[in-house]
Amino acid sequence: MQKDSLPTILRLPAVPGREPPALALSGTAPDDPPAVRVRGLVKRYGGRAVVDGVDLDVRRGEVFALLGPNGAGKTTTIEVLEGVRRRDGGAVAVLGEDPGRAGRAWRDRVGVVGQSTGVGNALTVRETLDHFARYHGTAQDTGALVEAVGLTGAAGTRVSRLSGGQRRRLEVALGVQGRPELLFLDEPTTGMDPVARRQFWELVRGLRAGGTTVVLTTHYLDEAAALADRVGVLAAGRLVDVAPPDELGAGLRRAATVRWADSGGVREVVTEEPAAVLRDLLAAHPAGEVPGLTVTRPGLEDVYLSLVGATPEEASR
Ligand SMILES: Nc1ncnc2c1ncn2[C@@H]1O[C@H](COP(=O)(O)OP(=O)(O)OP(=O)(O)O)[C@@H](O)[C@H]1O
Repeated sequence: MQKDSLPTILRLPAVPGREPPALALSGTAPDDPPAVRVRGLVKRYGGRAVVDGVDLDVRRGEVFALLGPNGAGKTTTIEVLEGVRRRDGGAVAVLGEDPGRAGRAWRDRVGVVGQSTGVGNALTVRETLDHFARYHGTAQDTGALVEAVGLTGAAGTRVSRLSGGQRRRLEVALGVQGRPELLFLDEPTTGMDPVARRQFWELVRGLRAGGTTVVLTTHYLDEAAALADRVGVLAAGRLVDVAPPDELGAGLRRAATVRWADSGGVREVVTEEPAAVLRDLLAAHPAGEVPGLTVTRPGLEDVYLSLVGATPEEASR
């Protein structure tokens, strides 16, 4: 895929009669209604709440990533927002409408890339896009779309012959075909190789720069850090934190770990005031050298694991 070709999707002509989507965050007035507003969302299966009172706002023009372990409720939440799953409680507004009741016009404003969209195998990439174009009032031109997702070389290839990563690109193309104001991506890069993932990130950045709001779920912390303006962490159906990636778990990040070695082995102190610990250590080592001294603060992965209540050993299982 040509990286240079990715922003093409942003330059597609505006649709007559439809306002272009809000121009990214900088052009969004602070009091604009959010793209997504969720209050007290509850979803139960067999009496068990798998989404348990979630409150969430997604601002217009932002990329919002939902992180969380398997079974945390990410897909359930996103499917309620997409209008394909009923909720048992709470209020939800997506682009100002209740997705459980919204009609065709609303659906046209929303793009969905699910975990598996079941694209048929018999048609080529181009034929598939042409086929689905009929379902949109104002579909993007197939050629431009194919180029934008980096499938130009595979436009004439049957879907059955695409690699997993190429198929995912086609699914993304189908998700943005109707020029959505809001795009939902459920684990979009699962199965992509590292190069394809990074190319996909460029595509999402391009969409964001063009004003599309993106809500995605992912298991990759680096993906959330690279793409998201804000991250929400779900654990056991509850939203345990929402913040920009580098501010997630602010309270947890304040604590630094000071380690050093002495005759008894490796010592460790977790403190919010590492400078004071260092002063004491230096005072105890008049020669100025504290053996094995390190000062570390938790990174995104440490913070995430603390938020979801997992130990690193559990997480690596
Ligand atoms: N149709 C269903 N019937 C019963 N339980 C379900 C159904 N769909 C989901 N669940 C349960 O709801 C919980 C949340 O599932 P969900 O798919 O939303 O999690 P997730 O965070 O997206 O997980 P993953 O990262 O594995 O995709 C899980 O315990 C799952 O087993």
